[in-house]
Amino acid sequence: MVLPILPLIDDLASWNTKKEYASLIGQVLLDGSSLSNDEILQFAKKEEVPLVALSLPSGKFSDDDIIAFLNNGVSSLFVGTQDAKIVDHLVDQLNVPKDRIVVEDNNVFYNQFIVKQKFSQDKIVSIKKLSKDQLTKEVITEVRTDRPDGLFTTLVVDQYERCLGLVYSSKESIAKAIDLGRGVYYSRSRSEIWVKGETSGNGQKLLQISTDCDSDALKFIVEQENIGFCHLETMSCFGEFKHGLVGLESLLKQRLQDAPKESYTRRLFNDSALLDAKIKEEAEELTEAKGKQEISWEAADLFYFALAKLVANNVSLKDVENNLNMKHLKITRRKGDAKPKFVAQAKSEEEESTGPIHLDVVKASDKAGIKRALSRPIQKTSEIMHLVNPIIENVRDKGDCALLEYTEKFDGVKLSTPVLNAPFPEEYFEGLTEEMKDALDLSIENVRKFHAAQLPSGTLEVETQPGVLCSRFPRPIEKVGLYIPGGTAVLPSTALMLGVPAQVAQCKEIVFASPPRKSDGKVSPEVVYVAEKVGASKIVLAGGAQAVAAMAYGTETVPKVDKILGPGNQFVTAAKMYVQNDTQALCSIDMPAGPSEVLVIADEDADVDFVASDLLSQAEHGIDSQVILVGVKLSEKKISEIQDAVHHQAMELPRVDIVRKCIAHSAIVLCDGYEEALEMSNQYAPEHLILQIANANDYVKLVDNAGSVFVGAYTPESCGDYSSGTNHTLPTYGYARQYSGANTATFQKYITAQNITPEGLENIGRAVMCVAKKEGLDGHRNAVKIRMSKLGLIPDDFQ
Ligand SMILES: NC(=O)c1ccc[n+]([C@@H]2O[C@H](COP(=O)([O-])OP(=O)(O)OC[C@H]3O[C@@H](n4cnc5c(N)ncnc54)[C@H](O)[C@@H]3O)[C@@H](O)[C@H]2O)c1
Ligand SMILES: N[C@H](CO)Cc1c[nH]c[nH+]1
Ligand SMILES: [Zn+2]
Repeated sequence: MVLPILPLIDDLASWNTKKEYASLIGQVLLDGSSLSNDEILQFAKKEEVPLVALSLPSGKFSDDDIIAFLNNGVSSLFVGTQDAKIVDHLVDQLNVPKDRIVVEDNNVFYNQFIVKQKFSQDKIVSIKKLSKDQLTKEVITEVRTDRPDGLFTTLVVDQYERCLGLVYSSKESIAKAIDLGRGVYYSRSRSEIWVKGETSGNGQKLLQISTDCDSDALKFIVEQENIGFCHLETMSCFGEFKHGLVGLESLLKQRLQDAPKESYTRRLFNDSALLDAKIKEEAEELTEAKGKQEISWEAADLFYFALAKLVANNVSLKDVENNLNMKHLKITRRKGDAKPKFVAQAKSEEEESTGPIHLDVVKASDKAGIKRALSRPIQKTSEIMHLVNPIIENVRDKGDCALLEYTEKFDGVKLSTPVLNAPFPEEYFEGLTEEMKDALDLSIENVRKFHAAQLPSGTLEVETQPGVLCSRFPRPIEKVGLYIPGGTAVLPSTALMLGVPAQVAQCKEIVFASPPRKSDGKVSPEVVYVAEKVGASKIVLAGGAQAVAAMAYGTETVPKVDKILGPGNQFVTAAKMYVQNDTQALCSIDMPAGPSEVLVIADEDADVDFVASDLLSQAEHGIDSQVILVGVKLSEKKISEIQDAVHHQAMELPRVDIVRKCIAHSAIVLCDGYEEALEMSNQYAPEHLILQIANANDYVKLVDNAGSVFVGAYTPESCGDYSSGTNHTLPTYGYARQYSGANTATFQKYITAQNITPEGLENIGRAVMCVAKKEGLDGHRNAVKIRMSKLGLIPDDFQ
């Protein structure tokens, strides 16, 4: 930025009448000898001028005054050469950086703070004298062109310095732009001055004009109005600014206008207490986050809610940037210690991470307490959508290239191809033990037996009326994409839970997708072993939303599938939701399968160690998991024994930190009878229900909502996770009310058929015609009438 002229503010009244155009220069020099301390401070804080310099008359201001000016937005101090001692004092005593001091030498001011390093005295013009004409003259004198048409290349950017487009200016258009304070250029196609927005309505408020380093291009900083800058009705000539913080800010501003009443964003805008609570929650989660992915994730959440607060209060990101700039200019800063209450909190959190692992206890009669205890930790799918959408769109549009880029970004692995084709190379099985093969084989066989038994025995046929034969028969879904999670834990068990039923259902193509390992870019040999066993054609070496998008839309190497199945983290779930709703993808999904959960019903005779181990087996899945113990007539002693067992077993687990966080939002619910306990469970609709009660089998008939049930003391949930034969891909978050877990039918669709004889047509034809007539669909009616007439089943004049 090279600045042609520096307005000297020696009179605030003149500034107020001229600031519309005087501020276009983007810098001012406050005259320290004419202005009072208050006037200087008010100006620097409130007027939105990027560079505010101050001339220091000798002896007028104390050291404290000078520090206050520099801390409140004054960017540089102009001092005369005769005041060399002042320079030393400022640098040595007040710690003012040298590059913020502008020194005069023979009528030229030198400094490195502004880009132009020399600034001649005659370019400093009193605001009282500065006219629009003079300003125009200065800009035109400063800018150069080597174009034959004499026009000046002009870059147009918005207030966040994002490029809107490239245009041209003439001397006249510059004069008009300064005169109107609007974006005005020269149209080469129409050979005339072009007041932007005059016909389109997409005008611009002009905020600042500057030139580049060698003065052969202008930059106009503008505030773009309405749709955008480009004649194609996009924000810029290079497309929309969808992403980043500024993109999110515009989206939230839009939502403030049009978000539906029942939407989450509207709730946030209307409920400031909720918004503040979310900001605190996200700030806390950011403090706990570890590693690049988690920290960026939590920081993104915090930015989102902070932006929502800005938008709700009509504060712009630009205001925040201005504030940051001002703070950056401060020469004395706060010591930076945290407030005492946060220091205390941090300590007690440390104590919490080593203290007893304890479940809250709540009585069934305490309705409010039960509501609290049984509500799952919040899922953030809607918030994740804005992170996931660009990933999906990029993979859809750019295929393998985008897929490989995301794998490098999120999984830290640079691959040359995203797909491993069957037969899978030997080296991918390295490290697989015989014991592991046997374990996987046993599990695969049990899952196969149970899922093969689910195949329908043949075509279902029903003669609804004599001569009307209806039938229904299954067909496999041709191509299925199976997502095998691999972020925090490798799950070959999920590979077999999805792969085996797909094979049993005879899907024609089975494609696996799983994130590659950071260490060598491969997937675990156990997953490859299962892929081979179930006849998968490919393994897509990718995870997250990008893997889902690749399978939904297809890429150069990944085949497009008809259905995507499998659990995953929130990115995976959000991406599955997206592609399911996109008719262009033509892809269905299995179910919303989120963080694992279990509800155990136990009575006084239950083994406390068994109960505790079942709760912990699901608690170790993730910090979002939830485990609930519903106790039937439990004594105080029994409750305390269970709490002890939970604590002691948990402390021995390698994932104790995860368990501790899960238990913090889990609970023991106390009921007075078995029926009441089952009612409680049906209301919660758990992914897994374990019955550790006397005569457990007798109570299965009372189960209305659950993903999978584990009956009796010797049926731990882990057996269902791996080897018993039932499927472990199950609905969570209460979706067991309406969804089944994965099963053979999940990989099939049903087709119905009917075969009608003349006798059948006689039996139902009149009914069809009657209802079609009522619906005003005469074509439907005719299709029956023509046939019945030819068969002589209705008179020729039948109406
Ligand atoms: N309900 C069920 O049936 C069931 C079964 C097994 C597992 N699960 C659940 O599945 C989940 C598995 O999650 P996971 O994380 O371990 O593995 P994952 O494979 O689902 O996710 C890992 C991928 O997430 C993506 N990712 C990570 N950070 C990202 C970011 N900041 N932006 C965009 N993408 C990012 C990366 O691409 C990475 O490959 C767990 O919550 C587990 O409880 C559920
Ligand atoms: N319990 C999980 C489903 O909620 C599945 C699983 C895989 N490995 C271990 N457990
Ligand atoms: Zn499990």
